[in-house]
Amino acid sequence: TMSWGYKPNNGPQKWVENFPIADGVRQSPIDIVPGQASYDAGLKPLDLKYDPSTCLDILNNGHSVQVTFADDTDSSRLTDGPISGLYRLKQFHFHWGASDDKGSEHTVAGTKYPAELHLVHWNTKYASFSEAASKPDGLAVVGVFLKIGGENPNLQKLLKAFDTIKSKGKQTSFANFDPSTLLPGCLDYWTYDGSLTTPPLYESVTWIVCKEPITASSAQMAKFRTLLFSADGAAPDCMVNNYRPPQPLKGRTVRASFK
Ligand SMILES: CCOC(=O)CCc1ccc(S(N)(=O)=O)cc1
Ligand SMILES: [Zn+2]
Repeated sequence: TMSWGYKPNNGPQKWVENFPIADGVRQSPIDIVPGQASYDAGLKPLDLKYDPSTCLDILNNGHSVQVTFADDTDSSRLTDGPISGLYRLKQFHFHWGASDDKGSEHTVAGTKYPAELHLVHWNTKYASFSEAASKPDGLAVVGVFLKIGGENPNLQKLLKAFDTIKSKGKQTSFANFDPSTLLPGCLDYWTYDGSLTTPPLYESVTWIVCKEPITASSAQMAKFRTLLFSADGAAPDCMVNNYRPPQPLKGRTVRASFK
């Protein structure tokens, strides 16, 4: 049997067949409507501290490009913001389109960005990422939109590794990368209770979506599109449009950390 993907025969409209929570009450992504978000003065600023020496490798997992971190200590972590306690960074990855007019998972008043970065953190009240991944307060994912602009030199370090991980299952060592170089200058955010945006779609994510995008050049976006969903030797299948569309809000409130 074919595993899940982003094509008409295995994509987001079909996921509910094997993952019924796809029709759940707190699914992600969503369309964020700024005028309907509630400013919450009690929300703290995000406190993100990352240690570049925890960066391990970069991987094509057949769905996205992912950079994985050592999470056996608290040295790369998220605290404050909308969360309680301390969440460790496990990995970051991206979602993007076949063209610059689409690719993000969250949208802002219907606007799609060309890509979206997800920094995935797990709650250290649990013993591991895997244990946390299915708990209602298990994960916190920081989302950062990419918009087309000048070349982003920090993104360039990642893109240089893409030629060696073109196909599914390829990975290579990737050291001393500081993910905070991919954060926008302003860390104003929207937050809401949601889910993983890919199977298993667990409703375990406190979403923290930054209002300010970072930039990537159109050429840098084109580099993402040279990656393949397919494994070495299989018919080449371009890794593009690896995004789930917005899901029903189902009564949830989106809070804003800013006025
Ligand atoms: C333990 C099994 O669960 C996993 O491996 C989930 C991996 C996973 C992590 C993050 C996301 S996202 N796009 O919502 O940031 C999706 C899937
Ligand atoms: Zn993601």
